Amino acid sequence: MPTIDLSNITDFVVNEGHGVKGLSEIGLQKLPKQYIQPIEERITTNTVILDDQIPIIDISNWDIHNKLVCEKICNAAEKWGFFQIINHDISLEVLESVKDATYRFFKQPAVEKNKHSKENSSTNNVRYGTSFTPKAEKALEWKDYLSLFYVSDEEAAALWPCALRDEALEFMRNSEIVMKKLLEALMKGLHVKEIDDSVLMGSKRINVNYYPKCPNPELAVGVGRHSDVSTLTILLQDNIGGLYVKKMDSDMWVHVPPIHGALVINIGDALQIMSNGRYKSIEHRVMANGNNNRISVPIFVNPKPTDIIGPLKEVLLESGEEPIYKQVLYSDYVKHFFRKAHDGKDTVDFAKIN
Ligand SMILES: COc1cc(/C=C/C(=O)SCCNC(=O)CCNC(=O)[C@H](O)C(C)(C)COP(=O)(O)OP(=O)(O)OC[C@H]2O[C@@H](n3cnc4c(N)ncnc43)[C@H](O)[C@@H]2OP(=O)(O)O)ccc1O
Ligand SMILES: O=C(O)CCC(=O)C(=O)O
Ligand SMILES: [Fe+2]
Repeated sequence: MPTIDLSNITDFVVNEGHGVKGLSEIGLQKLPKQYIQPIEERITTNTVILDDQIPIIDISNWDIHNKLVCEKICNAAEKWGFFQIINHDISLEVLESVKDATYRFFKQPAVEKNKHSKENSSTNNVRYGTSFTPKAEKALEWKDYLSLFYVSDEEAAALWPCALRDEALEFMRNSEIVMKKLLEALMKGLHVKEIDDSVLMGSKRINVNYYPKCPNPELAVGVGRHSDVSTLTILLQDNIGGLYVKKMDSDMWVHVPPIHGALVINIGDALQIMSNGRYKSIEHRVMANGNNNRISVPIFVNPKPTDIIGPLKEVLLESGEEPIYKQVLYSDYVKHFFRKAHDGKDTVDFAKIN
């Protein structure tokens, strides 16, 4: 076990690449002050609704002509921005393998993982880090991550860490079919008949998140409240729990209970913008856990960085609405997201017509 100078926790966690996993494994009894969240950002039981939850949609044997399933998906996207899918055809073996590979990556020594930090990585497409954007945050988040931007199988073979490369690619390949079907249903709900797949899913990013056991979970957050900047996100979580979703038009949160074999789907800002606000990109956050380590694996399906996104013309024609969002270059939108801390301000306001 390394001995660390507690006066320089940020250096140990962020710069030396030990992450919060390294901190947790030292056996700290008390949460360092850098991780203490302001009261309004902590997750407390009095803001949690216990008798409600996001829809669970069975998509077994489903195709685009199955009106009922399409309606359930579109309704969930409008009312919750979040749902879980079960019986989706991605095998348990693929899901278990990517979880095992996530543990394998994070188990490596800090020097190995830190080869992929922003400072050391030879590419922007592979990034190991901790918290969200440590330089901009007032309080750090209790989470380490590896983020992999997909360009091609060849690039992944050359650049992605071998501890999890094959399993991450396999999970991405399998989820592609599910994503296509979900987007097809969502476009049908908007009366959009023809749309180039690449506008909706031209780029993909897979993250693996590690939330170690935390000494004072009530004072910390795993991930602060945010909405994703993707078109859609497909998230695999383990059996620990801790993901909370904001209930629409309220200040209350609902827990997303882990369901063995299920995947959590959420609408991201890009689809909220393209649907002119009909589908909702909802705030969510992750609670730190005092007893267990937790992992999750989101795949963010996005437009291409070079795409200009805005409300789709079919949506405006069909509804007769005025656009509430302007046309934005997707990479400008994403850079705005990554440069600010999770501060509770809607990222999507960046694209709003004033
Ligand atoms: C990490 O914890 C997270 C992550 C999330 C993620 C939620 C999502 O919805 S991710 C989906 C993101 N969309 C894409 O990946 C779309 C395509 N990609 C791009 O458009 C570009 O790759 C880019 C992200 C805009 C980066 O473009 P580039 O021109 O190379 O610009 P940079 O200068 O490298 O980056 C700008 C700025 O962002 C920071 N940053 C970039 N990538 C990441 C990353 N993967 N993780 C963290 N931060 C990143 C980068 O450091 C720059 O900041 P500076 O301060 O250094 O200027 C949700 C919740 C989480 O907790
Ligand atoms: O870990 C989770 O359950 C959610 C993570 C998340 O929201 C994200 O990475 O964008
Ligand atoms: Fe998220």
